[in-house]
Amino acid sequence: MSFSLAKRWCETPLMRRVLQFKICRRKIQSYNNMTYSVLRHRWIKRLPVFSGGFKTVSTQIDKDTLDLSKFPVDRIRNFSIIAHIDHGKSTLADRLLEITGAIAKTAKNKQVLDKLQVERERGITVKAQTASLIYSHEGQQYLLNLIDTPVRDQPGHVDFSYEVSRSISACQGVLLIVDANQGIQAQTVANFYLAFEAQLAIIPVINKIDLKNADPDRVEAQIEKVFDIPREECIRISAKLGTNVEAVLQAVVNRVPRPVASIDDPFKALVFDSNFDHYRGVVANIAVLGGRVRKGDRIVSAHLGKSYEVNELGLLRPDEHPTQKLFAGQVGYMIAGMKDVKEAQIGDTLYLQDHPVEALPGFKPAKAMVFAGMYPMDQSDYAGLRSAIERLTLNDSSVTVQRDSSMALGAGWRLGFLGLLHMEVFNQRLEQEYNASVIVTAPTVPYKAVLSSAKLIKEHGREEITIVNPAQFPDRSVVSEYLEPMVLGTILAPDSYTSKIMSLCLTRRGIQKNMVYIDEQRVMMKYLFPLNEIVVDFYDLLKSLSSGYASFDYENAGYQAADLIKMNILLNGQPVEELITIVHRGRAYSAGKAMCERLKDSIPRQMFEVAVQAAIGSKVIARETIKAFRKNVLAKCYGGDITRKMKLLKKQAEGKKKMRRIGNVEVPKDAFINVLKRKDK
Ligand SMILES: Nc1nc2c(ncn2[C@@H]2O[C@H](COP(=O)(O)OP(=O)(O)OP(=O)(O)O)[C@@H](O)[C@H]2O)c(=O)[nH]1
Repeated sequence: MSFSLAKRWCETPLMRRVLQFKICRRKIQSYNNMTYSVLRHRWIKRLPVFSGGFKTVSTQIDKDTLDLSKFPVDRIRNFSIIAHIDHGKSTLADRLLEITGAIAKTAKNKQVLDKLQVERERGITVKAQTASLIYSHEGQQYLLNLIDTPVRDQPGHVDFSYEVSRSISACQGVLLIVDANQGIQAQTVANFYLAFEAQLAIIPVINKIDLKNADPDRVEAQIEKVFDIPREECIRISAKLGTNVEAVLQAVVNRVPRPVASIDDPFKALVFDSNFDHYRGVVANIAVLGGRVRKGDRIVSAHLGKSYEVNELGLLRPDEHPTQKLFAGQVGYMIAGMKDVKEAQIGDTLYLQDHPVEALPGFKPAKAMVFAGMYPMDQSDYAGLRSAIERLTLNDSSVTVQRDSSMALGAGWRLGFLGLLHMEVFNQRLEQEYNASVIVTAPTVPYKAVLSSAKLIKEHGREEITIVNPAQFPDRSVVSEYLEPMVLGTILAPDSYTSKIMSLCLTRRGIQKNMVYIDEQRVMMKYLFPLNEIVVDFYDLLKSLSSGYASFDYENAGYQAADLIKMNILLNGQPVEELITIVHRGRAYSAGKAMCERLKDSIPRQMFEVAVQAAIGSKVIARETIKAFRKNVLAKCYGGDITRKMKLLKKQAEGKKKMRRIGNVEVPKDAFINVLKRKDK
């Protein structure tokens, strides 16, 4: 075809539309990776002619969600998905988003709600995300707010449970996902009780029915037995294949109650998540429990009593979709010039400046349960690490930071976390997002001491003090009682492992509280443990002795009096502050022995003998010896007189004595890390 002919042909109205269509489609495909909001602003707005033809959701959103009067409170449902790790929470969320058109069906859209790199890598959800879905049911449109909850990957009810419980408190119902093959696991139980205590509608969903070994009948029986939910209420699905997922949406509409919120009440909102954006400040996720809020309104946070002007409001689908107002029953985000996430703490209440309301009950600032020292690998990186920690804590108000320093590791910080998983995730984010390399010391739990010395009570201004650094553990002589944090652990495992698990629990000072069979083969055990005994490696040991079949979770169970002692580690008689640990008297010997053994393996041999000792007060309870390098001073001495040999050996011994006396034991940094990282097994 000649150029002029082609040009003329292209100018026909039909062909122009065909060409435009092709260009649009290519552009849309190339933009598929972008977030919805970028897509919407940059491209979709320019497609008035073809937008109806594409199966994108953007135009639907404009029409539907902006017209908020379309969703009176009785057509709003707030729900959450809770599950044990890997039971398919994110996969189901993806399917729900697809079915309701919030995201397009592409392979790249896997786990849309998991935004952080660490979340995608670990396959866990750390920060709660939210998505408002529009679903048509029996000729009516419903606004379904899916409030994502952070999950407990490893046991650590305390880790993210506060966030889970606040996310849950913004909902009226939950989908409790159980794997059709694995059945109920420890985190299923823990999550169920969170929802149950919050009096939410619980919809049991049995996922992965497509698996060869799926046994949904058995799982239904377990659900009936453990949770007392009739088996008829279970919905069997395959989130991966999309089988029966529509039934889940219908159940949300039919079984989850509408939010108890009235547009006529004064504005009241619950902050259930918040994060820090370097350009816009704090972005708070809120559930509006009454009235309405507009852009430009002045709001007050009940916890701090500070007032702010609302700069931006919107829905999350799951990307931000700005709107002018948010109404009672809706869930969305708010930007109001807050500069620190501590100003929008999870669980706080917001209200209009001139219309104060009573704060929602149950707000408590998150409490750190695991403390560890954090030091830069190289002291020259101190400033860089400080700014990385500052930036990360801007986004995570539950991390506490205190400056600390150590002879061996230099200047650093003592950080408090909600749990070990929280600490690991924080550490991983430091490395991945800020390229920081850090030394993390052994985690310790917050002990308490009831002081008996009047002088100390006056100094501290109270009788009971919390100890987060073992080096500051007060002496027995000034204390009337030590207290340690306790947890109630739930273990689920096949019954063939019961005896092994029971003996492990016994070695960790566990006290059995309950034991029931959830079906013919699986046992559920409840144990009261000191947190310190399970915080580091209990779960790993449990997994390995049960060939990976046991699951474990725990929840806080307050403090209990304990016979605690401070154990010092001495290197050639010198106490090493970084290695001080607090142990139970009954476990002191084994802990001291294990620590000395590990130090022996980690400290290189020196020119003199090194005594590694564990001591309680002045009493040495364990000892290992690192043998000296022995230079053969007799090598050149063939035969000859014995007195000559003795003279040479004596001279060598004297030299070593001098070195030991004056020389300080050189402990390499990684030896500290190795010893500090792991507690005794
Ligand atoms: N065969 C099969 N596999 C599934 C199904 N649903 C999820 N999976 C797979 O199970 C694994 C875990 O699924 P996720 O959705 O990441 O699990 P999760 O519960 O969200 O995990 P967290 O993000 O830690 O909460 C993935 O490999 C999924 O592909 C299903 O219905 N059938």
